[in-house]
Amino acid sequence: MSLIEVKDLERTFTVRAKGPGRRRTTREVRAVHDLSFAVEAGEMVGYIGPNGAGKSTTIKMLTGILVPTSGHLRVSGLEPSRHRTELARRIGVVFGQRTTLWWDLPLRDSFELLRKIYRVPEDRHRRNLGEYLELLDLGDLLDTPVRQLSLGQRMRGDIVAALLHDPEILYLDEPTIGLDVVSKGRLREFLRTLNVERGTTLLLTTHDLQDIEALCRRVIVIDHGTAVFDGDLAGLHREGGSTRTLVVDLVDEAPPISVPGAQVRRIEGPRQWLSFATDASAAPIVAAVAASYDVADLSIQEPDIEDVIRDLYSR
Ligand SMILES: Nc1ncnc2c1ncn2[C@@H]1O[C@H](COP(=O)(O)OP(=O)(O)OP(=O)(O)O)[C@@H](O)[C@H]1O
Repeated sequence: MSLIEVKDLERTFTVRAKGPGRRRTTREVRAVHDLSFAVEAGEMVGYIGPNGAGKSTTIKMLTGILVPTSGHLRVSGLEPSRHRTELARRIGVVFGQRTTLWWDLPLRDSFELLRKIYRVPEDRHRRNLGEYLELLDLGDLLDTPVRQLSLGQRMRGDIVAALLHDPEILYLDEPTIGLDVVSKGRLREFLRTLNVERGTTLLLTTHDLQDIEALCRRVIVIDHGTAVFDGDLAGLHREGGSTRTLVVDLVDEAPPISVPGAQVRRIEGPRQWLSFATDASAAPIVAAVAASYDVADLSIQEPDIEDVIRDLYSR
């Protein structure tokens, strides 16, 4: 049994629309369609897709907020919409765009309320709180009301709140949205530690592909409600036909470089751009170029994941 099992999942919404004249009609929106995937305990999975692809609808079904129209769905062996309370003890949810903390209360009181709601024994609560406050550098802010926290501080507070009851799974919806580069880095580091040290399973939706590159070994790409890719980042690059680039600065301008395994894509004065397969080694290509040409400098550009994803979305 997988920790998360999704099979042939469907969710449609009936939307009222104005018909011709004053007539009211209805229209079916298929938010999630024929969706299947499984997530094992301890995985860190990026769940990505363009706006309106069905990501939030999926997360809402996984947390039990929304009932699927049809299909099979189990989280931690439970049917989410039927066992919402029981499931709530095993999952944590963090939304980048809204807080689950009490706006006017100091962080300390929010955490205490959550302890009572989830019935976490006091010693476990104290241990978890101490550890997370230190890891997320929040100790000095415990008595600050949430409304006075910066976005980055509030986000870290939300993450602590989602973890105090030791969930097996943490769903994160755009966790780094609006954060500066340092805060993003710190948050990613924390999530990696959480996954490695506690084995917490992470399912992350984000439009920031650097989150994915920094955190996720596996990516599920969803479009029009269905998975169009499920695999690792290297596979995603292969699927998108992406290439790596060797940038060669020659001492003098020259005709296009000719070496096995690489093709010249662009020439500007003495600089030439050669592309080669993502899964090929750069070493023999670099050696062949250096052996036959007068080279001033060399560098390698990795494929841009944004290009790969854009290509997948537009198919
Ligand atoms: N309650 C609802 N009633 C009607 N249609 C809905 C409802 N919720 C979502 N939809 C529709 O379902 C589709 C999927 O929406 P969803 O919010 O799951 O996408 P998303 O991938 O999370 O998008 P975004 O990246 O913009 O958050 C969209 O066409 C949306 O308009």
